[in-house]
Amino acid sequence: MEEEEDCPELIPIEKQEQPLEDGGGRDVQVSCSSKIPVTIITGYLGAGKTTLLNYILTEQHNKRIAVILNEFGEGSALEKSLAISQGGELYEEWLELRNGCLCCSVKDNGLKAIENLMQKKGKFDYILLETTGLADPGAVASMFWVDAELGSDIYLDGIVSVIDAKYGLQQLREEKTDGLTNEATRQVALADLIIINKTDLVSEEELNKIRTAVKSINGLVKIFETQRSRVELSDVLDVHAFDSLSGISLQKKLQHVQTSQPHLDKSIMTATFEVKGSATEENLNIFIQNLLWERNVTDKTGNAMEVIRLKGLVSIKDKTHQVIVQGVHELYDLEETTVSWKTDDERTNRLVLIGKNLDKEILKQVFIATVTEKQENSSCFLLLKLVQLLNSGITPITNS
Ligand SMILES: Nc1nc2c(ncn2[C@@H]2O[C@H](COP(=O)(O)OP(=O)(O)OP(=O)(O)O)[C@@H](O)[C@H]2O)c(=O)[nH]1
Ligand SMILES: [Zn+2]
Repeated sequence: MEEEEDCPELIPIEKQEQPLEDGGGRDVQVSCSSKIPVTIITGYLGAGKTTLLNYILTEQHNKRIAVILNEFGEGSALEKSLAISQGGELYEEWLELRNGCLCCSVKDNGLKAIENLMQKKGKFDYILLETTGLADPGAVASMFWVDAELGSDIYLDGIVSVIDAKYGLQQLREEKTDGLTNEATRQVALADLIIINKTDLVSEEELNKIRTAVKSINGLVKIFETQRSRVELSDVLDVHAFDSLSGISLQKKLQHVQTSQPHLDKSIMTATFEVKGSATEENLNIFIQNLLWERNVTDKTGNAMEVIRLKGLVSIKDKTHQVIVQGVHELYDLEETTVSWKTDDERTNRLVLIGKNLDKEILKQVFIATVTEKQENSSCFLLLKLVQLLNSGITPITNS
């Protein structure tokens, strides 16, 4: 049998090879109908991710759910277990990823594996992906996002982060020797939803502390408190955290976000600002790229601002509808929503940023300086003319 070097092969587990419940979906080829949502389930080691997965799978009966578990297998190779639930039945398959590292394995091969699986088994209604406790969900999220641009039939619905009520605070406080942000904090920063699990193990006071810490990192996130990860499925599935379907609710949500005080040392926090008026798309791109790519926006002490997550609603000149901005690490995109601006007066830009060294006043000033519509800058125009003249070989006459 020929194998493609870079594509993980799915190997069905013998004992699981019993016929699927009828319904005839098995041999259905992937059709190009609606896209399949992916929910990323992240959270520190032992927080209750698998418990959440199992809970969803047993609760859920009308969806065909594919589950991908990222776990470290024997040796350095990473193994991924994949189970499909149909009518409550669990099917498991293993896909082995050969090159060890989670991020690049997932990036290079994960999607291919999912697509292969869909071709074999027909389309799923939903994909749940549990990352390892030490993963940076941003890398996993990016993969679906990038692919969405390539027109894949999968889209990122949301990132759920499970936190251990008892050990969560300690995990958030853990200092890394290299001075980088610890994994637990990154997982909170990137989450759309947080589940503080194992509330049975803590007092109300302890619960308050972890809740406050979470909010100080991520002012946008919705928090649920659970035992055995039991949440309303409608709260965690089909939340549309990344697309314009969340446009209306996002507007309301953004309005209530406040700039937080960094809670745990000088760690990650949420900053938000609003600037009235419209932006030109080109300048908005420059602003975002300076922040995410060039990293040349600094705080008062000269430290570069580091943005992990970015969400916003902006008004772009010549666009009648509100535009949603989404960013995860270096990736970002702009998408027009179905909500239109009613009057010019109403036009405004509101951004929420989660990251390090953020200063909302500086961000706001930089935004005003680079993004908002300005009159034609006459000195710039003159300079440009001068350059053109010089380039064309004509020496301009000067007075001195
Ligand atoms: N007391 C208590 N224990 C829980 C609760 N939820 C899960 N557990 C237990 O916590 C342990 C870890 O749960 P998992 O769901 O495996 O956690 P996980 O995040 O998937 O763990 P890893 O994949 O190893 O990172 C298990 O022994 C669960 O039974 C809860 O609400 N209360
Ligand atoms: Zn697990």
